[in-house]
Amino acid sequence: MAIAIDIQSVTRAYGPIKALDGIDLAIKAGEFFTLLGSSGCGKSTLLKLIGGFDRPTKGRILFEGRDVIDVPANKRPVNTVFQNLALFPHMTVAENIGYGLKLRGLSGAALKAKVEDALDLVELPGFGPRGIAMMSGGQRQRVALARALVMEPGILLLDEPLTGLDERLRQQMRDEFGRLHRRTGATFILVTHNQDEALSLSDRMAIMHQGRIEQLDVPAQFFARPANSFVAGFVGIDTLLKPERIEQHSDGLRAVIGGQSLRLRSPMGSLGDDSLVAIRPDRLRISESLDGADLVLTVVGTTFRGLQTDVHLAFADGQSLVAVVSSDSPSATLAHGARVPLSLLPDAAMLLSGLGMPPAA
Ligand SMILES: Nc1ncnc2c1ncn2[C@@H]1O[C@H](COP(=O)(O)OP(=O)(O)OP(=O)(O)O)[C@@H](O)[C@H]1O
Repeated sequence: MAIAIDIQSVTRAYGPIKALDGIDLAIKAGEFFTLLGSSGCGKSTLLKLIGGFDRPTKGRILFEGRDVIDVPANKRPVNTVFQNLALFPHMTVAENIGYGLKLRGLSGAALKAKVEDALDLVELPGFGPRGIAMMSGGQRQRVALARALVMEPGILLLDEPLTGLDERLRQQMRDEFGRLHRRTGATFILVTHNQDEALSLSDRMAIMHQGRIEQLDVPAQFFARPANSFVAGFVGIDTLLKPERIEQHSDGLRAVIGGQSLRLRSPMGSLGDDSLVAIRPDRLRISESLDGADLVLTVVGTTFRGLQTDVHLAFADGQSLVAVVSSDSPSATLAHGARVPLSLLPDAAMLLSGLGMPPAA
């Protein structure tokens, strides 16, 4: 796939604060790309630079090989759907959607046809004459989307477009983004702090932290090969244990935690003294007997979560992990203090460099 947007060594500083700190990123034409990160990580700043609403302090931004730093926002092949929508409240739905096309000189039947196509695309046929004030929150989101799509941009920027919607609408709109992406073939760049949104929609995504990209990958790789403890925590692998020591055995690395030894998947890159052992909850099994168990831990609590129950299990040193079991299994009602044998599926435990944990969402 051709590279649509090439971001080279981009830094954006506000005085001493580096909102972006040496970002290198190539976004492919036609892909659904997501910038994921918690508040203040720099994702909106990066989107603004791509849209042409701001300039980098250092570095270059190329669109299809052409430097666009001096190209103003309205001359870029980009449309943006902002979090705060910025619809004109005194105009009808159709006037809002047709506004940009009118500025381009379109009028009459041609304008009307384009607006109607856009309304069909976001599944609001016939809503053109309605006032914006008469539309629900989710319908307004779709109008904002239609207004951007009607311009047929090669690149669509979506800045937290689902914030403020209830769960049902979020899911509906999320499906809509996926469908529109397939139908339009445009490059979509989504900014979000919601990992479900990112995972379900993205061809590739970048997790950002303090102005840097911690990992850039296809979604599945963030679970299979998280780059560090920050990334692991961000995608929900939130059991991170501090090992007493790491030992090299003939069959690979092992970590010693609370006096027990765990087999580790070989780590990526170099690791320091701050390395942590991440445990994937989906790769733990509570086993039938103590014979042949990889670990024996003590139940310190259970949390009912509907179809599944979290069983909290502690090591002798007080560190704990979570095993997820079906709520109708006997393990879901294990008594506090029970000794539980666990088996670890391959790659259940991995050694990661310790960047700490992300703040709670
Ligand atoms: N105009 C500005 N002046 C000074 N600092 C700024 C400005 N804009 C952003 N920053 C700082 O740059 C950093 C990144 O901000 P940015 O808005 O890109 O974060 P974000 O990841 O989009 O966060 P959020 O999800 O809260 O919008 C923050 O520390 C922020 O305080």
